[in-house]
Amino acid sequence: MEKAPLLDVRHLTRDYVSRPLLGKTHTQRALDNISLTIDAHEIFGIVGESGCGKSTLARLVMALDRPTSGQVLFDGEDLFSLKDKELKQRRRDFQMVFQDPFGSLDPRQKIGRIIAEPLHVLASKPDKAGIRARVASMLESVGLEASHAARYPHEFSGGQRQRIAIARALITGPRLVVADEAVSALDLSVQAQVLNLLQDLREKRGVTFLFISHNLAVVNSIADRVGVMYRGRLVEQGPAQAVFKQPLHPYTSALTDAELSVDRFGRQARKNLPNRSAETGAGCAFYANCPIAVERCVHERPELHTVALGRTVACHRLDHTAQ
Ligand SMILES: Nc1ncnc2c1ncn2[C@@H]1O[C@H](COP(=O)(O)OP(=O)(O)OP(=O)(O)O)[C@@H](O)[C@H]1O
Repeated sequence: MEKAPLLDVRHLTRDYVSRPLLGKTHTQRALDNISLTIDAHEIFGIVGESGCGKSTLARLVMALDRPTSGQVLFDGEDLFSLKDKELKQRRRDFQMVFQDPFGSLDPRQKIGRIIAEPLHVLASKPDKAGIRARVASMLESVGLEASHAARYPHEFSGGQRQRIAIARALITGPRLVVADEAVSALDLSVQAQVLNLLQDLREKRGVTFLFISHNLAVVNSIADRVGVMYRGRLVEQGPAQAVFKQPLHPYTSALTDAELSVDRFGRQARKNLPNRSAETGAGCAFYANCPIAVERCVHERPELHTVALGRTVACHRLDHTAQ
C-alpha cells in the first residue's frame, strides 16, 4: 500500500477582502485552488515572484490563518477541523522559520528563553531543568554553543541568528518545518552554511521541509521537488533539478530565463519577466504574457496534469491528452 503523505494540501483558496471607506469591496484571490503533497523527509520548494501567494500558503499550512475553502491535512488530520486545544497540541509537530533573523528574535530576551519559548507555550507546568538541557543540546545541534543561551540576539551575526531561529523551530521536535525565505537575508557564504544545516537536520532528525524562496538557485540546491506559483496558482510541479533544467510551463521558462537584479533596498527581483496584467478569472493566469497562448487559454482554466513521471504542468498547450 502506498504511504500517505505527511502534508496534503487540497484545493486551498484564500481570498482577502478589503472594504475601503468609499468605493466597492475588493477581493484579492491570493491562493487559487492549490493542491500539493509532501512526503515525510522530503524537502519541497516553492518558487514564484513577490506577491504570488507563497507566504499566504505558508501561513495556511501552519494553520496561522484559515482558508476561504480547501483543506490542509497533516498526517491525515484536517488542521482546520481541530478544536483550539487539539490544534495547540498538534503545533509541536509543525514549526516555522521566517526570513528576518533580526526582526523575528525579541531583542530583550536571552537566547535560551527565545529557543525555549515554544516549549513554554505547550506545557502547562514546564520542567525548567529539562528545558535548559534541551536548549543546550539544540544550540549544539545547530552549530552554536550551549553557553550562548545566556546571551542576547544583538551579540550574534545574521547567520547565527538564523541558526537560533532554526533551533527555536526545532525545539518541540517538529516533523515539518516551513521555511519562508529563511536564507534570503543572509550573505551567500552564510546562506550555504544554513542550507547545509537544514539538509543535515533532514538527514539526522528526519525533518520534512516546505522551503519557500524567490531564489531559484537556492531552491535548486536544496529541494527534492519544487512547485512553481504564479498569481496564486500552482502552474508546474516536479523534481527540482528537472524543472529548472527543462522547464515546461511558459511561466517557469520565463522565470528561469529572467535575470536576477537587486534594487536599491537590497531586494532581489527578476528583470525581463513579462508583466502584462489581465483579468484571469476564467482562463490561464499567464495567458496575457504567454508566447504560446491560444484562444482557449483566455477562456478555459488549465488544470495540472501529468506530462512525465512525477511532473505536472497546468498548460493547455502541453495537454496532449485533451487536444
Ligand atoms: N492581509 C492581507 N490583506 C490583503 N491582501 C493581502 C494580505 N496578505 C497578502 N495579500 C495579497 O495577497 C497576494 C499574495 O501575497 P503573499 O504575501 O502571500 O505573496 P508572496 O509570494 O509571499 O510575496 P512576497 O514574496 O513579496 O512576500 C498579494 O497580492 C498580496 O498583496
